[in-house]
Amino acid sequence: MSQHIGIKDKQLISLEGKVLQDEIEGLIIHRTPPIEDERGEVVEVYRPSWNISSEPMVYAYAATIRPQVIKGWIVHKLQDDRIFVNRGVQLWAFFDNRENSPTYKNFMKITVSERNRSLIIIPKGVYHAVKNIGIDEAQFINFPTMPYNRASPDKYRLPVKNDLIPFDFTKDGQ
Ligand SMILES: Cc1cn([C@H]2C[C@H](O)[C@@H](COP(=O)(O)OP(=O)(O)O[C@H]3O[C@@H](C)C(=O)[C@@H](O)[C@H]3O)O2)c(=O)[nH]c1=O
Repeated sequence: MSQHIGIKDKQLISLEGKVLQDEIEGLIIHRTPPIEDERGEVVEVYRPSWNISSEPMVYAYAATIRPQVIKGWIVHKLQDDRIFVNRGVQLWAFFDNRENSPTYKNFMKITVSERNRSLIIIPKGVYHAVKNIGIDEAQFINFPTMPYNRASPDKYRLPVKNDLIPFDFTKDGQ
């Protein structure tokens, strides 16, 4: 047998079929399967009975990302984001920067597309960024827990490459 047999994979998926990676407390990925018929599809975006957010719906906006563009890193101090990934292939990355969190400094990433549309709950204090790794414009709809404050946005940014978050989008999402 050749000496170059490669490195054996470690376990990548839990026995229940969940991707094994660090978790971030309060960050929820709720998959919402489309209901398709010969005319098209319907996908539920938010339902209080999912019990994934106790805050009321107060505001919503849609945002698009052009192919290969990265938005973020962004963190909010006051609002939680509730992001429904609607179109395109999006690589979302998260970093827990809450010193009092049991998952402080944990990093997570997920790829979301129309094959597995999701509502993502991103707690305040968790940095997030998204790269459109598809070839078409991507879209998400955000239902943040507070309306956008035009006079003083609750939005703090770090450059894509920074000393705090150990993730390089140029290596992922090729
Ligand atoms: C979020 C938002 C922005 N704007 C304006 C402000 C600015 O002129 C323009 C673009 O806004 P921003 O630069 O904040 O948007 P952007 O950097 O594209 O932020 C987006 O990135 C992802 C990762 C997020 O987490 C969201 O915050 C989402 O807004 O739209 C509104 O008028 N209302 C809004 O609710």
